[in-house]
Amino acid sequence: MHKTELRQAIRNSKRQHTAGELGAMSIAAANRVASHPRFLSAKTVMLYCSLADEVDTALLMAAGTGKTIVLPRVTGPATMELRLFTGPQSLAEGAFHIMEPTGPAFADYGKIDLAIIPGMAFDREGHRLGRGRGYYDRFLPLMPQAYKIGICFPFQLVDSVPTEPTDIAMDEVIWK
Ligand SMILES: Nc1nc2c(c(=O)[nH]1)N(C=O)[C@@H](CNc1ccc(C(=O)N[C@@H](CCC(=O)O)C(=O)O)cc1)CN2
Ligand SMILES: Nc1ncnc2c1ncn2[C@@H]1O[C@H](COP(=O)(O)OP(=O)(O)OP(=O)(O)O)[C@@H](O)[C@H]1O
Repeated sequence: MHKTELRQAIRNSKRQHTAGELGAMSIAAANRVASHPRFLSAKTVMLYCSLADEVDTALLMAAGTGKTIVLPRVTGPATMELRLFTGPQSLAEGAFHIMEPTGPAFADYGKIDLAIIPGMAFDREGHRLGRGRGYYDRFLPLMPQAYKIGICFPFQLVDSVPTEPTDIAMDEVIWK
């Protein structure tokens, strides 16, 4: 299946689940991450602020108290930056209606131990299908040392994600 068709198929599967079901699946996946040795040992974690159709990261932000948590902020049609997460009151709605950090900029990419990454679909080899703008594909090469965990709902784990040379693979995918 090509990228566009796969994105559409995933959107259709999402619609077959209630918000309550997605919430329960989010809690399962987030708990798995929160108890992961890489999360427990990480000092600096890149998270994302979830949209309604993504695995909810609120639990991870809470579990990350005591760690340095950084979040992406869209700065242009293909560019992002990172800012420190300094608490829920430091978030403001940004591009694509995503809640984004207003805290201090963070450019110490080499310090990021773990990156938790959303996607439309993943396969077991760690290939990722994003929302189709290449934000993460351009950004992740800045932090080659970071352990990359893709996180998704069970129906977003597919047999095979079509790949391009610029796609950055995950080290691990957590889907339940
Ligand atoms: N929570 C979250 N934050 C993120 C991402 C993400 O996928 N999820 N991104 C990962 O890249 C970056 C933002 N990229 C995004 C790209 C497209 C859409 C989006 O809503 N696209 C619509 C199509 C609307 C349009 O084309 O204007 C869609 O998918 O339905 C959202 C975020 C950075 N922050
Ligand atoms: N490192 C890169 N440099 C330049 N262009 C890139 C790079 N990575 C991806 N692109 C381009 O960006 C566009 C979107 O790529 P792709 O479909 O892989 O995005 P995605 O991973 O689904 O999106 P996102 O990361 O925003 O969730 C494609 O045209 C791709 O060729």
